Amino acid sequence: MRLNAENLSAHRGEDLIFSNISFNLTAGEALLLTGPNGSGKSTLLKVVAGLMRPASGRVFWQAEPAETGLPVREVCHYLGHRNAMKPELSVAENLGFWRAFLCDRPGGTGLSIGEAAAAVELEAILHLPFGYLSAGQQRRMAFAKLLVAHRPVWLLDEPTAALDVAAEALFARLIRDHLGRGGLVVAATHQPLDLVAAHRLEMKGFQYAETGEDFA
Ligand SMILES: Nc1ncnc2c1ncn2[C@@H]1O[C@H](COP(=O)(O)OP(=O)(O)OP(=O)(O)O)[C@@H](O)[C@H]1O
Repeated sequence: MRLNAENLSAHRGEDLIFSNISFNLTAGEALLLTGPNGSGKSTLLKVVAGLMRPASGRVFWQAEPAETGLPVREVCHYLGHRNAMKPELSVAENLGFWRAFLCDRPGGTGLSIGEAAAAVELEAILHLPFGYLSAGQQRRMAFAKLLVAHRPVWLLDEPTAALDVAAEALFARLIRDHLGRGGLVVAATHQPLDLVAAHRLEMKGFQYAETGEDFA
């Protein structure tokens, strides 16, 4: 399995946000996007997820023959700043929707709704409307969405925003578990996420971005 990005550049309105970004990730590898506010981390994740068209370059996925050539959006989970849950539906209904909507990709099996909620240590509040949950609880449940359907690629935008220290550690463990099963992760984050071996890409903002020393 391989996620390739070649010479990506992207505009927002008239502004060039970044150019010439390339990376290759294989099974079990993570790429951490760092950089100041507004430097283009979310934009890059949206381009990789297929939510925004790059101004140039391409992103593609290579895997088993049947999967090669699939757009990345078909093989990824995208966790954006927003949690993508309906506040008036219960947590169980929200997770049930995503489980039925996404379905598993070959190579793995999603958890049941109860198992996913237990994995983020919130199984006792599945019945509550999502809108009643605290900001940190909402973020944890949004993360549980990644567990109910198998996707080899996780694209995470500030996954630990609004989380307490214990939940940060929990997310880091779930991300490590995903990598340990051969998954791939691209995460924009201001926290180190405790991923020692992760590649790093430092976004610099307008006009350019450059790779860290440990990633070529
Ligand atoms: N719809 C838009 N139209 C014009 N400019 C935009 C739009 N959305 C974002 N931008 C600009 O694009 C730049 C990159 O934004 P982006 O959200 O990718 O940064 P980021 O590195 O993720 O920031 P943060 O750390 O604050 O989340 C910013 O200067 C932002 O103001």
